[in-house]
Amino acid sequence: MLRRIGWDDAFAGAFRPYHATDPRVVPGRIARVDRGGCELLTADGPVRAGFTGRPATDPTERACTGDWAVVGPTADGGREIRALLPRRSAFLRSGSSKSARGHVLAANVDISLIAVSLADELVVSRLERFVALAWAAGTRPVVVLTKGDLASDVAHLAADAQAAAPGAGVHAVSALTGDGVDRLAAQLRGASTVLLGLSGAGKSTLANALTGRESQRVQSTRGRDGRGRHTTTTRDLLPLPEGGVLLDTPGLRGVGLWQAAEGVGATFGEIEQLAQGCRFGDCGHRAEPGCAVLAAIEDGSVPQRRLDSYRKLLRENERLAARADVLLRAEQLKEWKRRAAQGRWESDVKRGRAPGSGGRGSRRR
Ligand SMILES: Nc1nc2c(ncn2[C@@H]2O[C@H](COP(=O)(O)OP(=O)(O)OP(=O)(O)O)[C@@H](O)[C@H]2O)c(=O)[nH]1
Ligand SMILES: [Zn+2]
Repeated sequence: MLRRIGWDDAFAGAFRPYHATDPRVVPGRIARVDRGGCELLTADGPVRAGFTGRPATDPTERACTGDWAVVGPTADGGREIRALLPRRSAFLRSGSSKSARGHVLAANVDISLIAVSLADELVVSRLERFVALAWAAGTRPVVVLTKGDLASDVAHLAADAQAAAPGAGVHAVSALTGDGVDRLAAQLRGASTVLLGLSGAGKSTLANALTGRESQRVQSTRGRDGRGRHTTTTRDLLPLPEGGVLLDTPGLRGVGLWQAAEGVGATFGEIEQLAQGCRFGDCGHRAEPGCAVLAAIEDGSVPQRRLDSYRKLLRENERLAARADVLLRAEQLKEWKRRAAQGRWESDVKRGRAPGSGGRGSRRR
């Protein structure tokens, strides 16, 4: 059962020490996180478990859909999350104004399925962004061209998509007629897959075709409050009929390029390869003498458009990184102020001056 939802020897190895310490713990895969707890799939089916202790200050260390967790019993007959097993891959969202560090949107993903509608014009630069993001998250991109029934020259469009996504599989499907769905399903068998793509690209329709609607409704046992069984939808982690899971967390759909820097290299492999041959190590491929990239564009072996989107993606990443930097500094400053205040309070306590410490002076804080 666990293997069908992504469990393997490596996770089993990471889990062993926890089991050796307390044989009552079991592994579970997080299907959804909410306030105070989460739903997990375990060998015994879906369960609910609570978080104990304070949430990690670093949001990337907090539980998210796709995580493997160590689940143990509580004294009052409920269940609690004891630990998370180390992640294999993770999608991070760029920090909000509250926090500079990224929240994790999905963990332990093998394949990023990038949905592109054949009913709309192919925007190559956008596809490249998704591909870069997929690589950067530690996943393998697979492009799925949806709504095949609405396009006439599918082969041509598939070739364009393939050119924009070297190293990625490209599949055309129609959820309406069912064309290509089985072939795609075979590619995803046993893997943990996320669906990426613009709104309206056909992700939900495809998810239904791949999972069968039935699998979206599962029974969950309430452990903590003991209110018995209730029906819930594990919308975020959908088991596939032939093994493997589809992760479909809401935030993932509009995911940004937080961590795409590494992915740029993988997406634009041919440009980075050529750049090795440039005369200058820090060549910007603009007008430098001995630039191998410009030479390749001159002789037509690399389209100018590829270099343009490469530069654009790099610029965008720099902007994101700079913004993250500013936020991080602001957060560090806040933390430093908090500690300074704490230190002041503690020394006041020692001198018997802090409020509530029995001293006379009360200090405004
Ligand atoms: N003709 C045709 N229409 C499709 C196909 N797949 C999806 N559609 C239609 O495309 C529209 C958008 O599909 P969704 O599955 O909702 O798209 P989505 O990517 O999940 O969109 P969001 O939920 O906004 O992220 C719907 O009206 C679907 O009926 C297909 O294979 N063929
Ligand atoms: Zn160059």
